[in-house]
Amino acid sequence: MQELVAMIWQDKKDVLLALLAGTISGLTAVALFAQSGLLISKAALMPPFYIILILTAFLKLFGVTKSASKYAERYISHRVTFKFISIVRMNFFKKLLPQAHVLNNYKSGDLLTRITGDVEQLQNFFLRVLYPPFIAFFVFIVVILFSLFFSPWISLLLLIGIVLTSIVVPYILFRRRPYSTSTLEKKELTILATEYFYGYRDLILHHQNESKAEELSALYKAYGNSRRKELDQEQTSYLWNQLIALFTSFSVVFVGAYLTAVGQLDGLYLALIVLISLTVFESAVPLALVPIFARHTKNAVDRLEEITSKNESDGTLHLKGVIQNIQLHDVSYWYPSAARPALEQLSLNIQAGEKIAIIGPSGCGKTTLLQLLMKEIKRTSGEIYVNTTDINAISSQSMYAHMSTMLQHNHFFSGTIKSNLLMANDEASDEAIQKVLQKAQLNKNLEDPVFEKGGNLSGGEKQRLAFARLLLKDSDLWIVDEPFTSLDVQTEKILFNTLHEEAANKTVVMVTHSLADLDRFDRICVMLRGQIVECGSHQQLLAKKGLYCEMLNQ
Ligand SMILES: Nc1ncnc2c1ncn2[C@@H]1O[C@H](COP(=O)(O)OP(=O)(O)OP(=O)(O)O)[C@@H](O)[C@H]1O
Repeated sequence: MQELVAMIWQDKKDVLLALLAGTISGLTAVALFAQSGLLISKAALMPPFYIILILTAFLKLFGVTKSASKYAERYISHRVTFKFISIVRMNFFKKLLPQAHVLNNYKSGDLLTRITGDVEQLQNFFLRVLYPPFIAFFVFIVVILFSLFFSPWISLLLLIGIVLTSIVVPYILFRRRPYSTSTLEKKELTILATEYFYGYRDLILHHQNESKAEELSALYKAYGNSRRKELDQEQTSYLWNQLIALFTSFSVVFVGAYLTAVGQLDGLYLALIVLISLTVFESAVPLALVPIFARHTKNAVDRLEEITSKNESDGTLHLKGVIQNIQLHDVSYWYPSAARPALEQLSLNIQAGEKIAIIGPSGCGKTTLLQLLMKEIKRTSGEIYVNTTDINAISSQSMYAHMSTMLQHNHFFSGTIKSNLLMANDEASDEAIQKVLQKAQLNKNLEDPVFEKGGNLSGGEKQRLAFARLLLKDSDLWIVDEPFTSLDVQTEKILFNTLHEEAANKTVVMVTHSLADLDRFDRICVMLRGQIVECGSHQQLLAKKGLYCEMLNQ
């Protein structure tokens, strides 16, 4: 919450202006009605015409000031809110991006609710949590001091009414009625709805769509009920506020009339005082919802912090020159909440220009090893050096600038073939792009459309587009994870050839399940249960007659 206040305070000029405009608007609303009361009372006494004229002029003045200050208040306070929400978004995404891999641990529906709904929820923080109490406080102080001129009893009555409407009602209601669980239900609903739509085809194929739809509809009903309860609570709070305001005004009339009767108050001011008490509580109305919005804000902040608190600080050093070597010593990695390590005391030395193949049974930790090299995850223990510098001290951006990657699942954005390739090198000419498309055996035009996630491309086309992207980036370190698994044998062979030709001067670390042509690699590392159990050239491993031979013979 303190962080949010600091973000709002970055725009302090507008914040102070909004508070000033809000206070003027609240006070002139009270003054407008008070002046009307005075005018009515004075007019009944038939004063000279110029008195009526002056009072009417003041009435006009208050009316115009009220409208102008109200407009200014709305305009400036919304401007503060929009700036604030853009700062919140920027900060949130800044914290989120360096740990994009952590997002895999969240369900996509939940993530969507947090990124959109929770961030949006924070827009109420200034308008409905911070701002109304300040305005109400200033208006109440002035009105109570002003009413002291007429009678301390009237001031006391107003003070009691204000304390009841602004503190007792909202906070007693807030404490007595626990909040319903609509936020949690909304989260569950979004998760289930997203999964339902993503997995609709599989649900139909497995005859599960009806039961899932029923589950969805039950959750929807529960969410609707909770929201209804929350709205009821808001309305009850409003109602109590209005009742107390009316009761206070009624008491003011009663006490005012009594004081007038006993000669302690000039009857001329009775209407003025009653109208003041009727209007001053307008500033108390938004206070009824302050605890509710404060609670929503806190929930949203907690949920956003849950993601961003996992953020680990990135290194700051920049890699100079090419990557000469990468050394891993006794590196272990545990995924959060995993029962066993994905990598266990693994050591490997990668020299510039080497071509290394990583093979091993599914789940033995090959992809995890690549993720460590890409700085997508941080080792749990052990040491990793890049050119003698600890990888943790090097900035991720600097590491990415030195590597071209082709992973098992590559993302493509909605756009064109060209726009998806320019991501790798935004200065590439059309000729260069056409060349890499040819090398990748992808028969597509530059302006051919690509749907989100490459929805209009076959599995093999996606792999070839990813390969073209790798070739276009052309960095010194290539990290490749099972590159051509979706292609026919013929094309796979051609593309492996191209890869070896193009990577002649590069360092290549490739995970592969294909055991053909492994003799083209300088070294083959065989992994088993998170460890490298054999590592050497094809000939060396054949001579060893170990696991590698077993795998080849299977
Ligand atoms: N996000 C994750 N959270 C928890 N455990 C994970 C996560 N990702 C992978 N694992 C586990 O870590 C181990 C190593 O996974 P990894 O993906 O590195 O294996 P792999 O050798 O690349 O497998 P494959 O050949 O099937 O792609 C596996 O047991 C896997 O279940």
